[in-house]
Amino acid sequence: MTLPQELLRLGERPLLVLCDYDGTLAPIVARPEEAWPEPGAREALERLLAHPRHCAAVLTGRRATEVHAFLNLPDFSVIGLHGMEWPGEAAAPPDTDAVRRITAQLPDVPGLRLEDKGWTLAVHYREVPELLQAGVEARLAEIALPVGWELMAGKKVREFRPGGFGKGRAVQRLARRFPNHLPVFLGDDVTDEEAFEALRGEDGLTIKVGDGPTLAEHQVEGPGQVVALLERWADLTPLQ
Ligand SMILES: O=P(O)(O)OC[C@H]1O[C@H](O[C@H]2O[C@H](CO)[C@@H](O)[C@H](O)[C@H]2O)[C@H](O)[C@@H](O)[C@@H]1O
Repeated sequence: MTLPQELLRLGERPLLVLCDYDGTLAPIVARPEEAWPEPGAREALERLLAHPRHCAAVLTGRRATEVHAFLNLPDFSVIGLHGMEWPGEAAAPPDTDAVRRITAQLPDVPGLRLEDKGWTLAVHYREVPELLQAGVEARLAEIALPVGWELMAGKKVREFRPGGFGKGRAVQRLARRFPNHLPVFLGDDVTDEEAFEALRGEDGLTIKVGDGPTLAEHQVEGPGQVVALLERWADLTPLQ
């Protein structure tokens, strides 16, 4: 896939570059703790961070501390837990009772991995035998949710989280905080579709990473092409 030319020529307004982490800045790997950034991603983000006009942030389903550990850019803004966790803001206390009630209903299947993030619970089934995966998806969909909670689908993962958050709301909040910037969101997964939809209403630019159906206007191949775009944008001097 060649890079869409119009994405290389953004030059009018300063950019607000918002990136998802897994699948966008880092290739998808079997073990979440081994999701190191794509070569060049850290350096490109560092250049955007130092840029006099552009702004950038990572918007992830992970805890922000995990992404910081991968990127080692302490001053970079990371919004974690699908928009529940904001830099400099105390998150509401986690509902540990809800997480406990969901955990108690999980099926006992070999290879199922729990990622308890405190505020949300991700259940990974990438390492469950292939033949059992559809059954696991169905069992997870049957779990009785605590009031106000929702189930989100992702790449070989189902995540239980409180409602009222999400990347759509998060990109909207950021776009409105930087009204003179062109908001750009890059993401690869189902949860990123909320952000693509929200940015349509904010006159933003949306880029899906990888193939598959999407609400995004543009598509790129994978994290390697994301790095190429970030490098290019870090070189731009906006006209406005
Ligand atoms: O919003 P993101 O930054 O993309 O985070 C979404 C989830 O990413 C992680 O899981 C995914 O990536 C793993 C590593 O490549 C992969 O093993 C897993 O199958 C994927 O679903 C992370 O573990 C989750 O907590 C995030 O919500």
